[in-house]
Amino acid sequence: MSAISPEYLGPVLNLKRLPHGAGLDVPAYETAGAAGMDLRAAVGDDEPMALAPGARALLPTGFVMEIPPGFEAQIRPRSGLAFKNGVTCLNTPGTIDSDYRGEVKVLLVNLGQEDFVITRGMRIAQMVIAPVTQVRVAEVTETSDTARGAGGFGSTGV
Ligand SMILES: O=c1ccn([C@H]2C[C@H](O)[C@@H](COP(=O)(O)OP(=O)(O)OP(=O)(O)O)O2)c(=O)[nH]1
Ligand SMILES: [Mg+2]
Repeated sequence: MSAISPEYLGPVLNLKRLPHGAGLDVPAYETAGAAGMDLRAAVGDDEPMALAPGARALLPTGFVMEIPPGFEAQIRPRSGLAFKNGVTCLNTPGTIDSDYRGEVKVLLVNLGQEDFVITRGMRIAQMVIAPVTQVRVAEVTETSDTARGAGGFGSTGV
């Protein structure tokens, strides 16, 4: 259940439920200050998925969304699953473009030692909506000097 007040006037995320998402809770902020909304697995009721050690799987969430222009969604692991089971998002943070109209999917990988069983409605990842900036690319022949210059990868010491 969402902890955000119904009077909240921020951006709106339109969600369209797909048939196999029937009955699942919509993604929701679990606490008032949560950054991410938990995403649930829309696997079949009688078809839990066993993710073997080292295996990866693309999990359905059962919904399509309309991200407001100027925003993206980032699909991120849940720390608890990572810590307890070694299960994380392989492509973290997964990027959902604002013009994407396919089903939101979660790419999980099992880095643990045991099978991980995913059941319908299990909260498998979280989704953060974040502003993005698109830039205009201008090709140039010189870039400005800075104190750092080309130093990187530990150039400032430990
Ligand atoms: O965890 C994820 C990552 C991506 N997507 C969807 C939404 C996103 O808009 C689209 C494309 O993702 P991305 O750009 O990361 O993948 P790509 O390999 O570059 O595919 P494309 O050529 O379709 O952009 O796939 C998901 O559902 N879940
Ligand atoms: Mg892409």
